[in-house]
Amino acid sequence: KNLKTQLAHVAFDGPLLNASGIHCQTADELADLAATANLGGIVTKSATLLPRQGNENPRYYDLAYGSINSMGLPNLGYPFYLDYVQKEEAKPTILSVAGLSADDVIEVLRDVQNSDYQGLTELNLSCPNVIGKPQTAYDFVATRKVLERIFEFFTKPIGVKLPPYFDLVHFDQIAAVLNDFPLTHVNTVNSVGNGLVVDIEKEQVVTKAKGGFGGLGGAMILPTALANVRALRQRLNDNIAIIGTGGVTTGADVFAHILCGADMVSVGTQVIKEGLGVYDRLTQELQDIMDEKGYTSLADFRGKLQEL
Ligand SMILES: O=C(O)c1[nH]c(=O)[nH]c(=O)c1I
Repeated sequence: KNLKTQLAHVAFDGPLLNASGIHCQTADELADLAATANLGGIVTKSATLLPRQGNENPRYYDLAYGSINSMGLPNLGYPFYLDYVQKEEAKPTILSVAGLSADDVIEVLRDVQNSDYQGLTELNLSCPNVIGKPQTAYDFVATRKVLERIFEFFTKPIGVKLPPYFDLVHFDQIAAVLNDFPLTHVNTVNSVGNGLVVDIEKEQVVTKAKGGFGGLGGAMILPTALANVRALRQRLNDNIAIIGTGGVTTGADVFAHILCGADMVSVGTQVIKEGLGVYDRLTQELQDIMDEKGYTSLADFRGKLQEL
């Protein structure tokens, strides 16, 4: 079965990635990913100019139907990840970058541009959990401005991580911005921002920062994730690839993301629930579905969701 896929100049043996933030913050976690079968590539935790502790605990809470997180962008600082991705040989990598300001982002990306790194980069425009900071990609003017500044000097392959949108006009507006830039890919969706989980036993919220408001992931966000993959595939230039992220718990969900147009698929919450063995299960389930339907490659069904 041919599960190979391509993102810009980078060939992946399979379509599955870890969602940025999941098991990808430390050297040990990244080494685990490098050794994980059926994981096509590695995405780093979003890296900032300076190291960050992140928000106070509790900052992650598991639910039957998904998860809520308010991590607060904890990371070792971009030099660690930029060094790591230049040394990683086992699997292709995507260096995720975030910033507390556009200036911070520019400073980090200048170093990436001037480094020997030849892999993929992804600008996270959608972290919902940094206290006092907006999800940049909900501001279409600010998004255009930061991309204009980046492409004045950045010539390496770069994509963006988007928050979920919930209005067809917003899909039109973000696509109109992104189509003006030579992006390699869009990664959609980040967590559904600022949800709230309530423990009625204790009559309390379940995460500490921001009064318990946090990003939602897992099974409950699958329909939102599929809608964003589909809507952006319908609107983005063909040369902008799509990484579908959000709500994947089965091979059928991977199939659905690809049917909606995803070139690759990330798995987040389910890795925390099930461990890195989840990639074996999802790959087997996807191959079984492809067998049943007589498909021999992902291109056989990618983007071919039918309307009624
Ligand atoms: O709280 C986080 O660290 C975080 N959490 C998310 O759910 N998405 C993000 O992009 C980030 I940077």
